Amino acid sequence: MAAPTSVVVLDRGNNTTCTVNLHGATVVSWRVNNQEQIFVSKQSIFDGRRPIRGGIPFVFPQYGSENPQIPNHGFARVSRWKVEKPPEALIGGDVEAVFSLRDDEFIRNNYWNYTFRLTYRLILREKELHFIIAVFNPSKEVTFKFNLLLHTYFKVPDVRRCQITGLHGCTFIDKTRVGVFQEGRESVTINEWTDRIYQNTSQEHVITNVVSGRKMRVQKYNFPDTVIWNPWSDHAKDVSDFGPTEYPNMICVKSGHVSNPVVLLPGTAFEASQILQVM
Ligand SMILES: O=P(O)(O)OC[C@H]1O[C@@H](O)[C@H](O)[C@@H](O)[C@@H]1O
Repeated sequence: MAAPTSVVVLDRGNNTTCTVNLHGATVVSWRVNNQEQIFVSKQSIFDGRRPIRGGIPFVFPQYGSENPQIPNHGFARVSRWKVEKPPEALIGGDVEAVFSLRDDEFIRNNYWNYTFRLTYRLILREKELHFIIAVFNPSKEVTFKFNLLLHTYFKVPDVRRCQITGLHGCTFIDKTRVGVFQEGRESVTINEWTDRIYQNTSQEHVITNVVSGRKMRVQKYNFPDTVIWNPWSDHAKDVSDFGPTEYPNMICVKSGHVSNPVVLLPGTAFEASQILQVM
């Protein structure tokens, strides 16, 4: 029997909270003045085994399924993380919590035979959520490679009304058509099944018409790629734990390091971060 899932809540007051499920250290809720910003499918199954459908799954060490020994989108989103530092108020009222994942015998024997340390620091501010990630390779001899991505599902009233900036001129790998193309639009809208890895994107994206008609700013550091995904009606049925009519209410805009792997030499660390801000 898999361990039941449990959550950690960062509470900044004023109905501003962030809830993290230790299964995958998945952010499953981010409320700003009681307004939920994150989509989680009504059909998501919280059994401590399957990935959570929605929220912000932590994709590591692979994006997709290139290595069949590792689960699709990696094992981090289906591993139980540790609370390294429980939620604590910082000077000024922001709240910080730190989560961690290390290799263990199960991970080394079944998925990935490397020694690693992952830390995931979250800071909840008035209208912002900060994500600070570090991957450390403690080995003295062995180099490893990985992909990392924050698979963010934003909650939106109608995905067709959202526009995404910061992609103009970027090349993208289109998984729906197979090929590499270049984005000609100043702002991108979605009106069909979309599954694209945009490369070398701007450090900042703005998504319009998220909840309450507001804008969401995404700032990212050391995440060269941005993946845009919505399965639409035609592919919703191929996605496990996802309702057939839920696709208009979510948009995935994901910061990641996926089109090229990170190569981490012994004794070194990789750091990346993301800031989400309700504008
Ligand atoms: O069902 P999963 O493993 O969570 O994956 C969902 C989707 O994740 C996206 O990142 C991929 O681009 C899609 O191709 C995939 O369908």
